[in-house]
Amino acid sequence: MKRIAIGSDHIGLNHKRFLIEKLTKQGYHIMDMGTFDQERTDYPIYAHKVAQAINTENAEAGILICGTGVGISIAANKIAGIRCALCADEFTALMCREHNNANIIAFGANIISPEKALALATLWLNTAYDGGRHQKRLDMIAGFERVS
Ligand SMILES: O=C(CO)[C@H](O)[C@H](O)[C@H](O)COP(=O)(O)O
Repeated sequence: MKRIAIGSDHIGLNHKRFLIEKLTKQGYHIMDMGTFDQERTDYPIYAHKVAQAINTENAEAGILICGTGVGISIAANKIAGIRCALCADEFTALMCREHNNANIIAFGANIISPEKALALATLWLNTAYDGGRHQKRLDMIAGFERVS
């Protein structure tokens, strides 16, 4: 069973609840890192919590949602070891796993429906990293984590 950490801000809350319900029914173990109510909050908090769950190996994959998906993916990508891909279409969801080995997928709740987010997350979770020539590029990106 795959363990997934999921987090959102107040704008992404309904999408998060929908994804938790549906992915749990698909057999995934979901770790809900918040937010838990509609009160206005700050998306970097949840990017950090989900990234930590991955970096400590408590989770094998992560899902993040804010209004556009932009802020929360920017925040996640500041954290060493994280490759977060903001997706709104199937091709990107596929390729961000095959070529980029994204360990977090991000969505914009104001951009795509909960159903679309579920379809993209399911595709992404069921796609494998290709490795090969792509690993050199991921190693180059990881090298940037030591650059100021
Ligand atoms: O999209 C977002 C960041 O990229 C956030 O979800 C919010 O929508 C955005 O920051 C606006 O936040 P507000 O305090 O609810 O106006």
